[in-house]
Amino acid sequence: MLKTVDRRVKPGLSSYDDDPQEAANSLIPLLEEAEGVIPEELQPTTPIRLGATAGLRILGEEKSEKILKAVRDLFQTNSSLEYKSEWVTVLEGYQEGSYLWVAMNYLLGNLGNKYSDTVGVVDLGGGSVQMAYALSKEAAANAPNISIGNNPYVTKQLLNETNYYLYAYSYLHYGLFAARAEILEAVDGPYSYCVLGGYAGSYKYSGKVYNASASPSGSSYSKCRVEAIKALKINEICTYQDCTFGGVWSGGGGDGQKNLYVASSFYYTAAEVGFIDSETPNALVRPSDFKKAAKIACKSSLEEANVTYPNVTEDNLPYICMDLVYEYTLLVDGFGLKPTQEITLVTKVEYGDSYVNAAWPLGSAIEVVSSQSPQSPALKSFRRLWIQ
Ligand SMILES: Nc1nc2c(ncn2[C@@H]2O[C@H](COP(=O)(O)OP(=O)(O)OP(=O)(O)O)[C@@H](O)[C@H]2O)c(=O)[nH]1
Ligand SMILES: [Ca+2]
Repeated sequence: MLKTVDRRVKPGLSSYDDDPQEAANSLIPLLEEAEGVIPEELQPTTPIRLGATAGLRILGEEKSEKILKAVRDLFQTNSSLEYKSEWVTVLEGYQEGSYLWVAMNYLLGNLGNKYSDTVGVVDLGGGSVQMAYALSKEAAANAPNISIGNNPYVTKQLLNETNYYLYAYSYLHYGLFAARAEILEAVDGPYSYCVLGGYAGSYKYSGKVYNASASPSGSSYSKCRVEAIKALKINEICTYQDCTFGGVWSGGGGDGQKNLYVASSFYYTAAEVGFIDSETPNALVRPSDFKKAAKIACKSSLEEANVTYPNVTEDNLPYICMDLVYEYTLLVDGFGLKPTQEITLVTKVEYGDSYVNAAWPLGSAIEVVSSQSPQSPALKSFRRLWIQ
């Protein structure tokens, strides 16, 4: 049984942008927890890897490299696990999307099925949003080679003795928190119709401060939709047969995308606003549910929202209209889903007698374990440590 330790510490590495040592030290509880579940004798042959994602990509090369160097030093000096410097990296966006696809289909028992019997994934992070799904061999043969940012659109993966042609793309700056900055930055004029009435603050993201004053008449669903569509650059020129947004190739859709599992912030917002039960680890919804919830939220003042949404944290509350409108716009105008298409919001998947976090590190662990030689002790223990 592949055992992974899945724990989180907040805030993420990118929050320590001016203090690399603090960033590395923030991982110590994770390191200790992981070493606590791996038998002593297996620790020298159990690889430890760190994958940074959009938060560090947005921070830029210089600051992120300083943080990664501090993490490498920590792993080298304070850990008894197998360490290589190249295992501490900023993941490529397409890797982050592909790893979640592998993790989700592994947990659902789909690896080995034909491509049309796998699920597609959407992962709304803080800094980026990823989409990944399997293509037919023919569709893959006609894929554009390289995407904007020099990542491949399609990679070939051999999983459970089955070849998959995996479309994966990561939209940097379109994770939930980064998108708020995009929307606020794209606003003409002194306020945003996406911010709840009564809020006159500012929004901080990745070291920058944005004016987040609400309009005197408060937020408006229809006007916020206009702002979100503008921020998504929906009408960017498309040089392919079919694009999602920002001129990105859509992958062409198909049977590998018909069943979509939608993770991270999509789930958190729906659970905290209450249109899904936060006790259930996954729920069948439609994009139109985000629209319905957005219309209610965008009619609220900050004061009213404080009462209506007890599970939304204070720092997220002024943006609850914005987040719901953005999530609906991303699904329908961005990814081209029908408002009535059923999708599965997911945070965990039942696997054996437990629930496992549906997150990309498991996909990367599967890649490492399947690349190990059959004799490797780490493979025998199947114990993996992954810190995201
Ligand atoms: N509302 C809410 N947000 C959460 C929760 N857990 C994590 N988040 C936030 O949701 C965002 C997306 O989650 P993750 O994908 O884990 O975040 P991340 O990996 O730092 O984001 P990227 O680097 O863009 O991938 C993060 O910015 C988290 O701060 C939660 O329980 N509720
Ligand atoms: Ca993430």
